[in-house]
Amino acid sequence: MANGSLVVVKPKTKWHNRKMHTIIVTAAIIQRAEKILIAQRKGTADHGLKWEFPGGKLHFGEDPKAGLKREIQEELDMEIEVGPIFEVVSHLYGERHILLLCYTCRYLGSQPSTKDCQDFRWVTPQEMRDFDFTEADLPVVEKLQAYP
Ligand SMILES: Nc1nc2c([nH]c(=O)n2[C@H]2C[C@H](O)[C@@H](COP(=O)(O)OP(=O)(O)OP(=O)(O)O)O2)c(=O)[nH]1
Repeated sequence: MANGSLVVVKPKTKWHNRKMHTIIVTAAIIQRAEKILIAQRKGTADHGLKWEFPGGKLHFGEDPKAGLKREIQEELDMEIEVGPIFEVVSHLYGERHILLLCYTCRYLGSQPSTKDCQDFRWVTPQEMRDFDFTEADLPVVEKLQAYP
């Protein structure tokens, strides 16, 4: 503002480009004995048929842990208890910025089903190398494999 006139501040950096925005995604690391539950994305989804940690996009204003419980119900028809954060990954897919919040989750005993995913498997971290994961998940897979 100068001399009572309105100063319009024009975006100077690419961060203000309307096409570029951040999507917050929550994902569950659900452990049962030595194995972790991974899910395969549907062929029609973006990153179709890639493997991932089950979860999905956080809704506006939603609590991340509540959002993750909702996503696991929608995707696998399964109840979990969401625990502490395991890893946060910031990843760019071209102009899409994903902030991936991976939570350690407790398996409560119900069997998962392929409600909104192609497939699922219980695998050890070492077995994860045989699956084609989304790029954003690679640091998470590495961190899991580094555990003794
Ligand atoms: N759930 C999940 N999404 C991941 C992972 N890694 C990764 O890059 N993503 C990406 C893929 C998608 O672009 C995005 C999640 O979107 P989504 O399609 O699963 O979310 P959603 O279930 O809410 O989908 P929708 O309602 O928009 O159909 O995050 C991961 O480990 N888990």
